[in-house]
Amino acid sequence: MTDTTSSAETLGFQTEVKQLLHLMIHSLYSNKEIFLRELVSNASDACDKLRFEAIDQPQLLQGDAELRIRVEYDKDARTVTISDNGIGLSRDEAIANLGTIARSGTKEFFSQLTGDKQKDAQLIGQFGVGFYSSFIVADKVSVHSLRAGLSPDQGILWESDGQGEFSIAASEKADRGTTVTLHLREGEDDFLSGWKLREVLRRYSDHISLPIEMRKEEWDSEKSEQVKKDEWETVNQANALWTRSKSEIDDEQYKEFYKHIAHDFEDPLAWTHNRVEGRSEYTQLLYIPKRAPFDLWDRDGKRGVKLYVKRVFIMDDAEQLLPSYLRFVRGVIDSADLPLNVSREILQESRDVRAIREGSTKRILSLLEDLAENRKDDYAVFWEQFGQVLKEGVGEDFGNREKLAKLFRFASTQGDSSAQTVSFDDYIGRMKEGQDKIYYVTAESYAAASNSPHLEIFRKKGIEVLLLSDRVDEWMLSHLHEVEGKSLVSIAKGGLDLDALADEEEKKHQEEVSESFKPVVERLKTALGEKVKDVRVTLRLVDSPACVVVDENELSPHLLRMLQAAGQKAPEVKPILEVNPEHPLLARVQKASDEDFGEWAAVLLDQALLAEGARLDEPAAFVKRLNKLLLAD
Ligand SMILES: Nc1ncnc2c1ncn2[C@@H]1O[C@H](COP(=O)(O)OP(=O)(O)OP(=O)(O)O)[C@@H](O)[C@H]1O
Repeated sequence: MTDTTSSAETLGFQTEVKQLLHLMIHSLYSNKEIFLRELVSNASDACDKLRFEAIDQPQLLQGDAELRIRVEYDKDARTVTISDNGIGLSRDEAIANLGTIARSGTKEFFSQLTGDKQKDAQLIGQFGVGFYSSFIVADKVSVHSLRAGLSPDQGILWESDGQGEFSIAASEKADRGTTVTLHLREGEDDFLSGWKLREVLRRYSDHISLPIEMRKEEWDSEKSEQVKKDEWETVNQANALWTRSKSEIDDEQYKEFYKHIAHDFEDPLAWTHNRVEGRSEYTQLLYIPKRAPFDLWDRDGKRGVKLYVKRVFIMDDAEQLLPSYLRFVRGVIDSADLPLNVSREILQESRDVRAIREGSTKRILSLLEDLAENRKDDYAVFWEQFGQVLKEGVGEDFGNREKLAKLFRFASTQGDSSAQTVSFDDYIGRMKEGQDKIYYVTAESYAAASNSPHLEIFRKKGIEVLLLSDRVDEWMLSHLHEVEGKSLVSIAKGGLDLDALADEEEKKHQEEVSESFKPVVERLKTALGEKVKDVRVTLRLVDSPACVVVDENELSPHLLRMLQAAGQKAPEVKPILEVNPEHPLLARVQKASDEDFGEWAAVLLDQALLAEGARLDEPAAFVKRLNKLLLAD
């Protein structure tokens, strides 16, 4: 025997682990049986990893190629044990994996906790509970493990009471793999029953493709109790769920499988399961989650689906199998064509992978179309969580642009809330007679967009305008110029051509006003000089005296500010000042003395910039001028 004490070491958990443990024990208590799902899930992952490593190093299997998971209980010792003959853990791996959380999004996760048990339980579930869930039912956990390829004396024993520290020691182990022993807390004796454990395993882990074995039990009428035999029996179906035909799988099984692969706590929103045959042969089981993960916007975050080749697990997060704008999709793709030793590099160039990516994208888009059409409430949930990611698609996936555009939803002047519910089809269906364009305005927030002075004439005429305020909108608009033959037009750019919507009388009136206002426009131009590109009369305003616009081909002020905030060099764009000749303030300006006119011009420009959302270069000068004019009679 190895001297276990000589290398025993006590180490502290990372602060986040301590926090997580504390939270989990207190928030997830009502859902305690999930520990079994988590430990079986880990055991199954460990077997998958071994099978994958053994493709190149068959000696790792050491004559024991029948991978399996075993669950046992011991009434006298009050323990439940989950063991596998998978990849195992070396000493370093145990310290790193069972003492820290090295996952992206950890910081965001902890910052979102509220102290409200129910809300936190949901957040923890989303974050992933994993191995640490053992401590919900156990006050001591031992992990005895031997990494595949190492000799028995390199086995390790990890132990902890979940309070803040764990110990790690050398401990001989004859066979490769991991045995997790839970010393149950008082009051958890429910789990010391073959019936109970089988029931939980069937409910949560039936889809696991490896056999989960338990000792056979028989009724002993003399003792009047169930008695365990030496023989093992398999308690789950033990075939990969996605290989079964759809008719053999019920919704609960689909949902449990999702929780297993996505490490999610909640049910998925929707899924699609297909076997594709033909030039390229593969099976796909893809899910849309209900909630965005913490790392959706994190560049290093997990993405993509699990890749299997002929049922052998190859890799997690195979990001090449789906475009990046579908990175929220979770699931499994099992290819019949790819070689077992496929690497990420090969995936990038493979024609088969391209076919899989196109096919899977098509499936997900159809699934979303179906949701949008037939399960509107679910689609609203989806859109709220993932709409911004989907919008990236118009730049990334040219071929599916029209399909994607149909799935988009926006806020608009038609409603009075920031909820994004209007589709392009809805908009087009409500277009006025003679209207051939889709109008929109972009701004930093919904409030800013819905208060834009540019909207005035549209409101007056009852023309709907889409109100765009997601960060990704400017990027989307730079790739999407028309939908169903109708061009997308910013109401804050260029000279608005509303002619088609004005009647003869209005047009005549407009021309007359513009003509008579020419001298004022010229004076404003001279007064403002280099600060503006141009000054002109506009008919787009109703209640505001002035607004600023940019030329059609120039970057919008909102986009410019975003670029600047991101530290990028943005070109200088001078605004065009448009004034409303019908506004009483302009009548005042018209009458101003030469001395005051310059001040009026500057105030008009500055307030138009403010209304548009800009920051003034000299805010104090603006206030000073305004006060001066307010006091003048
Ligand atoms: N039975 C096992 N055999 C080998 N390694 C294991 C086993 N159980 C856990 N591990 C290792 O410990 C790590 C941490 O497990 P844990 O369950 O906490 O998180 P996870 O499975 O990575 O993710 P999640 O929290 O989303 O479930 C695993 O990633 C794995 O490397």
